[in-house]
Amino acid sequence: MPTPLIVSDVAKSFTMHLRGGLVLPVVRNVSFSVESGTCSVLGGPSGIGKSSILKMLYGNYAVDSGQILVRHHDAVVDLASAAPRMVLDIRRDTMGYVSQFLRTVPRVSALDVVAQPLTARGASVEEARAVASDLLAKLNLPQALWQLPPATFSGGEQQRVNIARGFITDHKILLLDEPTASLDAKNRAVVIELIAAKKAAGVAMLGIFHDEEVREAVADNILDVSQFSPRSIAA
Ligand SMILES: Nc1ncnc2c1ncn2[C@@H]1O[C@H](COP(=O)(O)OP(=O)(O)OP(=O)(O)O)[C@@H](O)[C@H]1O
Repeated sequence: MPTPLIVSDVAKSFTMHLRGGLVLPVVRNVSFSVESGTCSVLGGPSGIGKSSILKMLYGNYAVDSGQILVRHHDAVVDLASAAPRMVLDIRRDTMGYVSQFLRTVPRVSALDVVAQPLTARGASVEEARAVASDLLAKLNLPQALWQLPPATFSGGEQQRVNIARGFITDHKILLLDEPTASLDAKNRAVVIELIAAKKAAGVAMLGIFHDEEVREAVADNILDVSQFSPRSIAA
């Protein structure tokens, strides 16, 4: 099976416009690939650029240079230079992202927040809600909460809604930004199971996991982001 995600020589810096245009280089020469049925984990100290890499891969941060090659349907697309419409297409059909925090939408129930990625891909509302219910039950979200908008949920409850929303599709690439940060041991174990199921289904995953136990359980390989840091050469 062709490699679903190849990152080639990517560099990123932030320009601080309110600080006289000060340029902060974050990463450079970022090159790696993620194979189907595996989970790679971004490692390295705080502030080294792990989240920035995930955000670039999802198209939330622009890159300064380099390519992010995504296998999308039967083509290979460079997400780094793709038009916004193509980025949205890739997000709908190919690449999912579980962020650390849920962005809540007023008045939309937790069940529909989770079901939405499936309806966006053409599933009926009933069908999508049935799959969403299964996932929320698996993640032990009390059924009394399913019809409520998640804005007032606890951190761990919101994170479980976010995980269910990220895992509901059959996207071939999944980016995971600390999906277990606010979870208890029981629900961390559920997430480990969900990741194992995605591996079995051939999904290519890339994540950040600060919890050592979870990292040990899911990582097929660890990419040390320090090697991409301009600071490591200066040090
Ligand atoms: N939007 C932004 N604007 C300016 N600087 C940023 C921005 N996002 C990240 N940075 C800077 O880029 C560097 C890398 O941050 P990033 O969040 O990617 O690190 P990280 O390895 O994920 O850290 P942690 O493990 O603490 O979450 C930091 O110095 C951070 O201050």
